[in-house]
Amino acid sequence: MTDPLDTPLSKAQTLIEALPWLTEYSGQIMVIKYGGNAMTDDALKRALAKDIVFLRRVGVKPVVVHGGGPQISSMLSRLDIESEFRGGLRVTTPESMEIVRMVLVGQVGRELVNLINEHGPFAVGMSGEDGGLFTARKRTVVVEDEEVDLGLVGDIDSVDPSSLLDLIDAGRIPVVASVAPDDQGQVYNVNADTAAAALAASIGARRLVMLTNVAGLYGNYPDPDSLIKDITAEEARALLPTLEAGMIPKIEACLAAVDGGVASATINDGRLPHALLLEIFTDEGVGTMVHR
Ligand SMILES: Nc1ncnc2c1ncn2[C@@H]1O[C@H](COP(=O)(O)OP(=O)(O)O)[C@@H](O)[C@H]1O
Ligand SMILES: CC(=O)N[C@@H](CCC(=O)OP(=O)(O)O)C(=O)O
Repeated sequence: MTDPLDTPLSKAQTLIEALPWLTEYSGQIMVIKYGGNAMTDDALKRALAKDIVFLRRVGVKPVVVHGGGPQISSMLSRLDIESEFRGGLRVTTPESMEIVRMVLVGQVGRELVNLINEHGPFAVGMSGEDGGLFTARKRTVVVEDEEVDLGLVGDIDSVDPSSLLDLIDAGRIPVVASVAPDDQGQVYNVNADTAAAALAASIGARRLVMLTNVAGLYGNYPDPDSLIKDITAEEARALLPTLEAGMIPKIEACLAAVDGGVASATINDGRLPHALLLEIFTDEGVGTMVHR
């Protein structure tokens, strides 16, 4: 039997549904945060690379900020170094900082650059160290009312996007790793959600899309019926104290982006092939949208 969604007419309808969004987003910067948990297999990574090149080809200006938490943990464990997280952030010693930088910049970033560049010479990898993109300052977290020292974990102190904007103006797709130096040259491990939000706000991005390994934000995690499709910044702020682990930096980042002028930040399931295109170019979207 023919799939009712696979007729020439339904294909045309899908394309036509994208028309208002193509018009709205043409010429706009979009920051796509690609979480390490969503990099589950090669086919998915290739599908995402295609989506990003699709955006670029229809006149959107994509910027990729990638994570790589599970990839860092796996390299640390190969080296017999344990991973410890507090408040969703990795406790980072000088020794593990070397591994964080090596894996994010030298492994995960390189792989994404190469996958995008199978479609043309678009992607250029950079870290917060390149062109003075980010400066960092030491960050602590409060866990159960106590301030916890996380070692070399940083927050973004300032963003100088000039080198990244030069790349965009030249038609390139920056692929950014979230390590950043302080003003003394000490390099810090910055959560990739945090870096993506700071960057999105500083370059006036229209949207921030966070690709992760859940369908979105659950009001009552992991109850599948509690998926939230749409939430205001105020409502999300109220939910923050009830959230756990990785969702804390993610919602904080959505709020930082929206407070910083980005019209909306979404959390999407990066395990769903082409989640990025479905989020951007369909009326319904597919994840959780945080907006003003
Ligand atoms: N309320 C919630 N809704 C959705 N996910 C949640 C929630 N609370 C905690 N989580 C966890 O947050 C994880 C996503 O964060 P994280 O693992 O840091 O992803 P990434 O590597 O993509 O940044 C989910 O896999 C889920 O286990
Ligand atoms: C401070 C801190 O936790 N940094 C993260 C940086 C990578 C990251 O954020 O990766 P995901 O997006 O895949 O989680 C880490 O070391 O795991």
